[in-house]
Amino acid sequence: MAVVLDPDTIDDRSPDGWTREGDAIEATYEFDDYLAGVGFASGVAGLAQEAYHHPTIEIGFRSVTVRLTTHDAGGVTDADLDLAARIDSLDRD
Ligand SMILES: C[C@H](O)[C@H](O)[C@H]1CNC2=NC(N)=NC(=O)C2=N1
Repeated sequence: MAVVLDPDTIDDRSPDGWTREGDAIEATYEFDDYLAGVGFASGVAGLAQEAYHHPTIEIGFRSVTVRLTTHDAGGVTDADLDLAARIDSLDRD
């Protein structure tokens, strides 16, 4: 079973722009237009399926919010932090 990390570890290891929200970490990315956000969300989904670790993805008019938690463990684990780093490295242009 994955280990739920303590708040300080989560805060230290979360990529810039990601914040702890309850039992999850979350980031919102801004885009110039809706379809750019949809394309980014699609990239997130691809990384998620590759990792077999799945975030909640909210697609807005010109923003995408990604929320990660490990359901099986009931909190934020290494899997969330690892995937957040990969998501943050996606090209957003
Ligand atoms: C059986 C279990 O649901 C799977 O191993 C994966 C699927 N994707 C997942 N995604 C997330 N966010 N948390 C999980 O615990 C998780 N478990």
